[in-house]
Amino acid sequence: MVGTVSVVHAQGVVRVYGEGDTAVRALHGVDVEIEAGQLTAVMGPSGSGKSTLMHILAGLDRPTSGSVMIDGIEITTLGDDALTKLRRQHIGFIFQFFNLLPMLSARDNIVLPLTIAGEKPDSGFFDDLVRRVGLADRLTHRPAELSGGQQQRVAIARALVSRPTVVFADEPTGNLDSRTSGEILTLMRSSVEEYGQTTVMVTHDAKAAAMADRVLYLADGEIVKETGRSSQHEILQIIDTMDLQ
Ligand SMILES: Nc1ncnc2c1ncn2[C@@H]1O[C@H](COP(=O)(O)OP(=O)(O)OP(=O)(O)O)[C@@H](O)[C@H]1O
Repeated sequence: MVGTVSVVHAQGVVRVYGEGDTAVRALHGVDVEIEAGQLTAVMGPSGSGKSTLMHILAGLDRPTSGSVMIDGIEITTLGDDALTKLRRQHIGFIFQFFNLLPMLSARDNIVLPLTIAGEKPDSGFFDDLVRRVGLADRLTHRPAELSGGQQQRVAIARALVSRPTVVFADEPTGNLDSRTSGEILTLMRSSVEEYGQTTVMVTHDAKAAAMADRVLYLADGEIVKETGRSSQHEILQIIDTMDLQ
């Protein structure tokens, strides 16, 4: 497509779990490109391979065969140390259950990816980020002293603080009530608009997918449909028509 740059490029991705009679073929040869500056949603029924695909695109798991390039680097052949370094430099993660460190303050959780890399946050960017995510007056609190929505805001700030090539979010609103989910989705959308943050979000929720620029539909380990920006109603219709419940 003219005018777009792909930052993640996967080709022929196959993932088989186990061996012999009990082997499960979770991905059947997926080709996908993730475009810079876009929010891409991945939808599909339970067991369709969404988490497997996300983990492989993010370098958390290796495909049985196929190629994955992040920012022009083939990651499937990297050794463990090089892969860890690449994840640190290029990838941010947001999980359903926040995955914050309980003993650290919100501030220390947010800057953790930089601390591990031996770097310091750019103070202008850090201040802007915590203001945008609405945590400026919560930075000394530990996760247990924060609401679920606030904890996910900390996790979003942690994912964004290193300005990664791509943020992967696995069901980021799956553990939140609908009002808080709406706030978190708005925040993720604004990180795409304002920081140009390339983001891939796995979700079951058509409302979440309606925030995306592009929606990929997975079924039985294959991408079976792709749409551009779509309303919640349009997404629900596709899920219904294609029997992707
Ligand atoms: N570690 C594993 N060992 C064996 N099979 C696995 C493993 N992880 C996933 N699978 C299988 O691979 C398939 C895809 O699973 P995956 O978790 O990627 O689906 P999903 O679309 O993310 O599902 P959900 O929406 O329920 O999280 C499923 O059949 C699942 O049972």
